[in-house]
Amino acid sequence: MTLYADTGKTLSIRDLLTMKQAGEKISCLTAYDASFAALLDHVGIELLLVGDSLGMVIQGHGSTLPVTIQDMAYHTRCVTSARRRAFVIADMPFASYASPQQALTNAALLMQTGNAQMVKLEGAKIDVIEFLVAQGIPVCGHLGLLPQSVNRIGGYKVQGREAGQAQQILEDALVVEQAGAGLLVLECVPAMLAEEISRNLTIPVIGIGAGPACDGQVLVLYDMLNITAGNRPRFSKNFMAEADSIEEAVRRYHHAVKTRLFPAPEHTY
Ligand SMILES: Nc1nc(=O)c2c([nH]1)NC[C@@H]1CN(c3ccc(C(=O)N[C@@H](CCC(=O)O)C(=O)O)cc3)CN21
Ligand SMILES: CC(C)C(=O)C(=O)O
Ligand SMILES: [Mg+2]
Repeated sequence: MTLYADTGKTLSIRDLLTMKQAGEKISCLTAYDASFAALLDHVGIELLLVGDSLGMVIQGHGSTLPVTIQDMAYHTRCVTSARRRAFVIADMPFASYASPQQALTNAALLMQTGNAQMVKLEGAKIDVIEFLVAQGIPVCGHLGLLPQSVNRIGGYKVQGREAGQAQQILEDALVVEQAGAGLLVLECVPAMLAEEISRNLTIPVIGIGAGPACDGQVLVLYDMLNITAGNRPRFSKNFMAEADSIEEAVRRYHHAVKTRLFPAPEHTY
């Protein structure tokens, strides 16, 4: 019997930084409930992201915008109740971090009700990141394709193909790190840009559709289990294709990330 159930075995941000420095790839998947969280944790996935993609794959919306802070706190609680070792990050949903004070109120919900270890927010919101970090809240940045800005962008498209935009994303990555972020997710950018950013940052960079040079990889769980049929982005892979069970598919993903077999050129921009 341990008095403090949370202490001791859970990975920390320090452990993830050590993995980057050692050149060991970090594997991450989204998780939204206790059963999958337990399975992913058991297989050895280091990072569980309670993504606002749940608005699409759990709630059936066409975007992540309808997801509320209550939804995020609820699913984060479900995930943290079951994990033992994995580090848990929760997405700040759309319009929940417009000011530093609003961000603090909402991040506190994800940490106190959801028991998240870190919160993730989209864009180079430097004042918000600095404020949260100053309050003791670990922050994960998210650059490249920002799904919460889909209405401004006009679709889910690769970002940073043009030199000027690539330079902007690199500069944003540097200031996000400078503001105190402990991790960075890079979504849907050319592999060469992601490589340059991963090389120039001290903090681990987790890629999705960002090529093989990132320090880690993340996919939407339901895409790699092939239960988002027809809607799976090109950068994702169906790991059920050669597996006889969900656990085997997750094991194949974890192994493929660790051995740099995933992402392959066909998953890369
Ligand atoms: N199921 C699911 N998987 C995801 O990866 C995901 C979500 N939902 N919801 C939130 C965002 C939206 N994402 C998406 C969705 C579609 C594409 C997509 O279809 N991209 C095109 C590229 C188009 C281009 O070349 O510019 C592709 O063919 O992959 C990319 C990212 C990633 N995230
Ligand atoms: C795709 C990842 C990076 C995400 O933000 C989500 O699942 O919401
Ligand atoms: Mg998200």
